[in-house]
Amino acid sequence: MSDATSFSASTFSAHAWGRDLPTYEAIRTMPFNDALADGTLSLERFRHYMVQDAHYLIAFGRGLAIAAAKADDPDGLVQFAEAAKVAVVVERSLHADFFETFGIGPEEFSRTEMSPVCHHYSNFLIATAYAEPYPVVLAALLPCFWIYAEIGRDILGRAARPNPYDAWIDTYAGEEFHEAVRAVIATTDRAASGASPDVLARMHVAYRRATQLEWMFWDSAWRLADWPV
Ligand SMILES: Cc1ncc(CO)c(N)n1
Repeated sequence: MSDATSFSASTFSAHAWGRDLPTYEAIRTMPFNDALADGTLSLERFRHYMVQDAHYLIAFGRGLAIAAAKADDPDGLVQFAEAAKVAVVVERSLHADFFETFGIGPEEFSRTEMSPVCHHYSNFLIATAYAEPYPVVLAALLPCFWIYAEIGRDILGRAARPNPYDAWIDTYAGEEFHEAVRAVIATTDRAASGASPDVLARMHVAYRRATQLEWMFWDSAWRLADWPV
């Protein structure tokens, strides 16, 4: 684990990370991430991933904006409003930089709908954000940050360089992203520390579901998944 995961053992984040370690390990060793690290990931698979991620980031941004609106203090409001903005900035940089580099035109993007998994994950985040109390919303959003920070650093540590996917690796392994992730972990732990046992249990369910959907998102790109009918 990298420094994004330095927490004290009694926190929500420590429990959640420990409980879902097998799923994290499954993500870390997925063929998609192995191939990304050694630079052999096919362009077709990375393109599928990027187009779906552009769709996803808008939904993630909306979920974050709802978290901002539900924040129980002004610091949380600023933290998640800023994170919502960054999600859209990253989505735009996919279009301006990655789509250019990897040859995806605006027509191709506009005719590619969300895949089943992207649709499920996006709707899970937005539904949870609208329906659940603030601590549960944060628990649903946390894996999106934390898993990417860990996977980014893990891939950086074993990546063949130069690598066609260096810009992606550097975004998620970079200190700027990790600083934001540590702050989200801290806010989630603070929200959990005041939560009732029922809300705490729902936090774990939401965290687990998002972690599973992270695995499914990469798997979907690996399989070039589309709607069956
Ligand atoms: C699917 C997914 N989860 C998390 C992130 C990082 O925020 C991302 N870009 N895409």
